[in-house]
Amino acid sequence: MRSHEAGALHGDFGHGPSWLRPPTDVNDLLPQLWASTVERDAGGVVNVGGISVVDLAAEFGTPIYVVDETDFRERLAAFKSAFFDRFGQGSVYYAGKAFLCKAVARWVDESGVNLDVCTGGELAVALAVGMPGERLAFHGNNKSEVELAAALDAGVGRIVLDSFDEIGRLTVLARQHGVRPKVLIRTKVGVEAHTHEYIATAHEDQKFGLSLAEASMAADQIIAEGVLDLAGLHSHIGSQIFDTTAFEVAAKRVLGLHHRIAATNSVTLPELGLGGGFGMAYTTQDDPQSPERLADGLAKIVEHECAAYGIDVPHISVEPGRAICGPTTFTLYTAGTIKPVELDAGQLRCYVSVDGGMSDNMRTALYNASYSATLASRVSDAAPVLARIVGKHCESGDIVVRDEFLPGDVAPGDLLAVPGTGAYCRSMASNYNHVPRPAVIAVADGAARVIVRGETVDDLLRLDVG
Ligand SMILES: Cc1ncc(COP(=O)(O)O)c(C=O)c1O
Ligand SMILES: N[C@@H](CCCC[NH3+])C(=O)O
Repeated sequence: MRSHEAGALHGDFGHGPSWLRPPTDVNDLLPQLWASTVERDAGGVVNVGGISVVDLAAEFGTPIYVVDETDFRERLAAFKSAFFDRFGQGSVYYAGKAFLCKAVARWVDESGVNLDVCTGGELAVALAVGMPGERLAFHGNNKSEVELAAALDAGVGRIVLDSFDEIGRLTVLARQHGVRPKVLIRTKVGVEAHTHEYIATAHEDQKFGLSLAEASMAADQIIAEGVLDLAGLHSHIGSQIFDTTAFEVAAKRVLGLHHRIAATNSVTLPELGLGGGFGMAYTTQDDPQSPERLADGLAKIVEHECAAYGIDVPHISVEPGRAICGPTTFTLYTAGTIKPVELDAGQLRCYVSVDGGMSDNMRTALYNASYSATLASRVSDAAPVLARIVGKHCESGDIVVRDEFLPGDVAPGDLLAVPGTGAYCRSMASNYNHVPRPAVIAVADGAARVIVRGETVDDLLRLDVG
């Protein structure tokens, strides 16, 4: 076993997945993995929105989530223009589950994009910034009566029904409130999207939505009762999807039902929700489509299917989460313990421990997700070593970045940045091991501000009422 000698790692750090090649320049920031204002300054320090990560770490500490506000607003605008052009006003709902706080809700509101919420908590964030209820869609497989009543009080524009139980609950509440809310029925179209099992949502054996046969009965029931205003069907097939064929099959199936409902009830449903799930780039292996290409692709699919059924194209809406917020953010960590570990073949893996971990990014442990990383506080011409970035939790699966090449002189105190952490990292963060959840810092035009305060151990102790 060779040791970590004199500040530089030596030995054979050659292992890694077959796609991961030692970079020609380990200091390069590949533009497809970073938010638009991220660059290295003349001194080699990573900057975002004109502020260096060294200054951010000095002011706010680490770990922190750093959001490039300019990039976030640009992505909202790009989805809006691509989809509003093809599908009309209001056709994009930002999926708040990916990351939502008041600042983000304001950016969404100001952009003109609508918002998809899936709990009373997310609904409360939207209402707290004055987002009009009409511009909200409310999802969820187990919305409580309290949540449904709050949605009715707020005049939520679309309630997406997920079960017969919920149809019953909402029907009673709508009568009590004297309102006729617009609803969509979430279908599971039996498509196996090429994604991780836990983030695929349209196969039969999972909790979301109604099968096409059930959705058909549900539609007949809602139309016959007339208490709820059935605006359309909805399908969401999963997350981190790159392959449009899955959307094609889903659209074909759900439009088949849309057509049948029109034929049997003489009611043409005006809308169709196609969900979100558009993939983003976590590593060089991911090649996401631009919003324009996505919008074009979906438009062609829907127009083709509608023509085949001889029906008008309904008003299409989509709910991108990850593709908007994911690339906007990196997590900034400080490196601590550095440990070369000998592997079976005599090769070495350099374990770099950081001051966060699976509590601020559980996606690697939960989905075997891949991330990349860079040494952010300086550049280095030391030979690259294959590194694994791990957290500080008492768990060997506490891995943030499974495989990445870092300069061989990576050392305690260095700042490391992990891009692509804007989606489902802060929103799924935990307090495992009583680790406080990090702050979220928004940076734009040379100014940085806290948009979600970081927790402290005192916050956690205050919850613990003994
Ligand atoms: C109904 C619904 N809409 C939208 C999304 C957003 O997905 P993504 O963040 O992958 O775009 C999800 C999450 O998978 C979802 O369940
Ligand atoms: N949380 C998941 C995706 C689920 C999205 C919501 N249905 C992720 O991190 O990828």
